Amino acid sequence: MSVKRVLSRGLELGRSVLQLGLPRSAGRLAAKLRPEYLRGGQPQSSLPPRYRYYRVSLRGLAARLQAAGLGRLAGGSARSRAAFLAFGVGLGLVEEQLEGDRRSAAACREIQALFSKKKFQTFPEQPLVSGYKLEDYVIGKQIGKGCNAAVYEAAAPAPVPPDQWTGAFPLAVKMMWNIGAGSSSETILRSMSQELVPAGPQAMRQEAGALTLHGHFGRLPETVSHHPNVITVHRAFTAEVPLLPGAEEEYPDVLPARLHPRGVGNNRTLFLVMKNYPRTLRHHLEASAPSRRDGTLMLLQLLEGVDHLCKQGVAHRDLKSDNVLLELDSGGRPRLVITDFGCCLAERDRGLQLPFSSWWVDRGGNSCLMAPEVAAAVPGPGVVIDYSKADAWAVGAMAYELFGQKNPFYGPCGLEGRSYQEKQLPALPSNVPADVRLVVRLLLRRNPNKRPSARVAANILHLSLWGGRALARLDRAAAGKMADWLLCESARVLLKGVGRSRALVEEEQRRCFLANVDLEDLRTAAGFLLYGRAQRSGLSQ
Ligand SMILES: Nc1ncnc2c1ncn2[C@@H]1O[C@H](COP(=O)(O)OP(=O)(O)OP(=O)(O)O)[C@@H](O)[C@H]1O
Repeated sequence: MSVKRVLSRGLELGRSVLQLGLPRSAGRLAAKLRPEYLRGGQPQSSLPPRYRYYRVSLRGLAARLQAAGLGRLAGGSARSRAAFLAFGVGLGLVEEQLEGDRRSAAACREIQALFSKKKFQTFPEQPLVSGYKLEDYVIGKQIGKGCNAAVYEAAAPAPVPPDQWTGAFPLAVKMMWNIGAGSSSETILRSMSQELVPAGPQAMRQEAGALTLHGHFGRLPETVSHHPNVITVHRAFTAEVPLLPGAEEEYPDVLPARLHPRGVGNNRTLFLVMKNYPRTLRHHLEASAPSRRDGTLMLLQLLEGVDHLCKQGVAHRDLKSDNVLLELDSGGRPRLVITDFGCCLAERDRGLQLPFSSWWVDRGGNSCLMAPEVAAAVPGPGVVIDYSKADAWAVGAMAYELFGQKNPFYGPCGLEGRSYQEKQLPALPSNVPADVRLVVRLLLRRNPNKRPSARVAANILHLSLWGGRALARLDRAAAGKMADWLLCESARVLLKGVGRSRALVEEEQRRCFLANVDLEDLRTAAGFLLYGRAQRSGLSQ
């Protein structure tokens, strides 16, 4: 297929998307691109860079859709679209089902491939070029403290003496407290390797004479790829423990003896450098109750983050509002990142299965938010705990906090993950969207086999948030609309999000959805949504 034809299809697709409510900027884009295409030339150098990107992206999208047998979408009749694009969604398509399934699954794969290829923008915008030693940073005041570390604001300045630094502190340095891990880099890294799970590809440098990972450390720690809802550790290195502001007053016991007579800490420890976020989710929720839209978006982001971890074989096991950091996007919507991987399960060989042979085996951090299958497990020979849905359960419990309620699993009279009954769960307020209440109820199912995965739960929210009129009637007649909608979402996300220095939270989430779109998961999500809506309409009759 010629480039011209592909571009033509791309533009047609773009126009059909315009009819479905793309902003004026996309109209201007189409107008810019059209004459260019007609001239049949390469992108003009006068074309603004973001338009050039659009052109390329649309061409890529059109080519991929064509490859998936979806090229007729833009120009075809409604009937042929339905035949090509029947996504099924549990709608009882019979003779077309198998063929439709095959094509639909292929289409999902194509969309997924397209969106997972274009990586999310990573922080920092100006990548750190050095920063592998403590002296590269100016350390400011303490911004947080947990049971295992103190966290300080920091900057990686141009060569200015630290005491003359007057700039901002865009980074956060987490100094681990090292009590039993010895003072060699190798043992420190081995005993704190979970902290390295969110380390980016450049986080650790292999240098002669300095910290080596590929050499004596042996096994590389399991790391996860970048995701907008998971913290990225930009640098990780070991260094001698310094006397930082507040150390003597706040954590004297964990300092090395050379710094404090009471200290029992080791001389050297692990430092992690991250972006400095303005607050934790807990602080944010204490300051104000989020709107229902923000609450829903936050729930969605936690599920997207957890799904990403799950797919990479990691269970966080310590989810709580203190371990989620928050910033606002340029539109004022909260963006969340999951942080603090100190309790996570990240075993290359075993995935999310943990042999639970004795009470000595560590089941994770936050005992209040331990899923039933973890909390109620009894150790013994051959016993294995499956963590694949444990974090999703914890997100279900946190959802109460996102909507201004007390977490039902907290406090002396709170429910216990080990023993609660589903009917004991308090109802979320009626102003919480009904589909969200459904998701929370499903996430808190005791039986993990009946609980949706984080992916499916996120998909329910995506369908509910962005599905709009196309999904208002999830019946047979809507099958084509569903498919059209997925493709239009693809074009819409391509057109809308690009060109900004950083996408808005909603755009990021839509991109996450498309980067993970899978027929089976989508069907399951739609099934749950149908079930919930049918139940509600049954109740209201
Ligand atoms: N990147 C960051 N930006 C801003 N503040 C941060 C950052 N990382 C951590 N903090 C702050 O520091 C606190 C402690 O960090 P963290 O939870 O990672 O430490 P910890 O000792 O491992 O915690 P825990 O007690 O849960 O094991 C956080 O609750 C938060 O207030």
